[in-house]
Amino acid sequence: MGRAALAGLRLTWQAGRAGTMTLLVIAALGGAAVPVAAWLGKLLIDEIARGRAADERLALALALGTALVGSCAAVLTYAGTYVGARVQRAVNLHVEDELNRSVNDLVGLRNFENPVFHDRLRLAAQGAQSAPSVLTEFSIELVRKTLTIAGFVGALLAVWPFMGVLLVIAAVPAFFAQLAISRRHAATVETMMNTVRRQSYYRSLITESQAAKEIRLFGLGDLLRARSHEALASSSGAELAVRRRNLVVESGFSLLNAVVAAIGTAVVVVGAVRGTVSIGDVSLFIAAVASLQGAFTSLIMQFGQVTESLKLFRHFVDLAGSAPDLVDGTTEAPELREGIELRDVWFRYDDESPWVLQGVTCTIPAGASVGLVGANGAGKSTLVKLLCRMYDPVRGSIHWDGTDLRELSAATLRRRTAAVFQDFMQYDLTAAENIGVGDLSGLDDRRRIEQAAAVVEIDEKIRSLPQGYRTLLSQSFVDFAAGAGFAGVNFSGGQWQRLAIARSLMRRDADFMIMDEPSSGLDADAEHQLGVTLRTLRAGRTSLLISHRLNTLRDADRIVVLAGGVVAEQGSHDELMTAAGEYARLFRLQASSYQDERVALP
Ligand SMILES: Nc1ncnc2c1ncn2[C@@H]1O[C@H](COP(=O)(O)OP(=O)(O)OP(=O)(O)O)[C@@H](O)[C@H]1O
Repeated sequence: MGRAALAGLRLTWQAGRAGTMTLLVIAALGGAAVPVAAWLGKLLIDEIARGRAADERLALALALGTALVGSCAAVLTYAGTYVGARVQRAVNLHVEDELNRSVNDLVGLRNFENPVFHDRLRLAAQGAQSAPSVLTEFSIELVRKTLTIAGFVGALLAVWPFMGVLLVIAAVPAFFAQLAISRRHAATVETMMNTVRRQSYYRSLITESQAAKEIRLFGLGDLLRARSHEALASSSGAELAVRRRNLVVESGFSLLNAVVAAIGTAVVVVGAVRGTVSIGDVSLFIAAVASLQGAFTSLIMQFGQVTESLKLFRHFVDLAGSAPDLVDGTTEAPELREGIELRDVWFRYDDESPWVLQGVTCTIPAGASVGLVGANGAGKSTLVKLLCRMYDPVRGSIHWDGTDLRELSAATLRRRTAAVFQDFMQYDLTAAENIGVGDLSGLDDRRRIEQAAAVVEIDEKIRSLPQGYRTLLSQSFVDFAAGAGFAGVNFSGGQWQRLAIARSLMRRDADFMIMDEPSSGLDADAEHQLGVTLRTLRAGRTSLLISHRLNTLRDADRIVVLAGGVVAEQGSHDELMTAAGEYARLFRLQASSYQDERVALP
């Protein structure tokens, strides 16, 4: 917890140095103001109690002083709240940025495909948002209450010193009980995070457009509503159980405080009746007991909050300082001259999962176009992830011009690669940005973007949009460029696919081009045209094309057939057809479904 506390304080300090200092000063002044006001009050009462012998001007000055100090304390409280909000804002900005940086720094995909990581990420965000402010508030409260306590201890010592012992005795068990409660609460938050995320998922399914069609068609609304309700009831039920225990424990300690305060009051009242204690001392004593009990309770509760937040904040500290999921190489990926070689590559997603690749050995020669064929689940997309170094092979290795991918810096390797993934992204960005993000150096280069769009024949469609290339492609956000209230425009599946291809074409000079099912959503004309375009683009360039439509791979220099986790066959289309193996069977099967006597043979 010490490491997390230090990290939290450092983070607050880095985010808002001036604000934190101001808060501490405000807290010190505010803390001192309370006992000063009480002492002035006591002097005032004692002066009034002197009756006719009282000094009228002194009493007036004391009354004014009490009021002034009291109002200063109130203003300081408001000022503290405002400065606190400023510090909190600075911390939030800093934390959000740090969290995003930590996630961006992950080289591979393993964490993103692991639910435990997503739980931790949410816990880290929660801890990082709350811990720095809770820690700051606690530090401030500590300053404020220490001054308050110091200011009132004198009053207790002067009137009935044993009261101090009673107050401390009552505070010790409250402290440990609060500590236990806080730890339990933090543990509940951790345990429930998966359920909380599930509930968010069900709610997003219900509210967002992506699933709206199926939910209506299949009548899933009530099912999802019930599941969302169940998840929420479960997580909030666990939270409530912790609160119930809190209630019992905190009520018990409030009672104990009341008994202690009653004993103290009884003692000083008896003293006042016997004339050994002045009326001013009685009022000061009662104020001191209330303030000290308030200070102890507040510090104990805040310490509990600190304990809880720090437990969650540990996830943030661990995440920010965690070892990378893949150790990045240091060698810059050179221009590809010889080719990419897979040497006995074995891969599975984790130790419990079955092997996806079981010794794949093949070569993608530089300048050659290679087609990859295989049944659903054969491991084609997995192979693409390994080639982009999103994962490392469990056994075996992949070589870029003879250098193991593990030795290459992933960023430079990826800069030399252009890819259209099977599950490509549809960004809620403008049409130009949807293409331009394919190469950040060309994000503002409209000419390059338009050229890429023209190759996949989406240029004209984009120009016809209300704001042309500046049109927002989204139905979730308002397109402010078009005017308030204008929703963005949505594209059809095939149009989105063309955009994804155009995005990859922003890297026309990349050494290695990967296309994973680039034409699956295209209409017949577009597919034909894309085939022609890809043939031109791939000519003389290193490329890997994955497709279930075998006719699009026909002219590849080499076709690799993946089956059972290994390369089952490889060769040119003619060689594979002559070999009459699996590829030939699949090709004939597909061709037969197109046979029609009205189609003229070439
Ligand atoms: N992130 C993952 N975690 C665990 N298993 C996975 C993951 N991604 C894929 N798999 C499994 O790996 C196997 C290969 O999947 P992959 O997506 O590579 O197949 P594919 O050949 O591209 O299939 P398709 O032709 O259907 O696109 C499948 O059995 C799949 O369930």
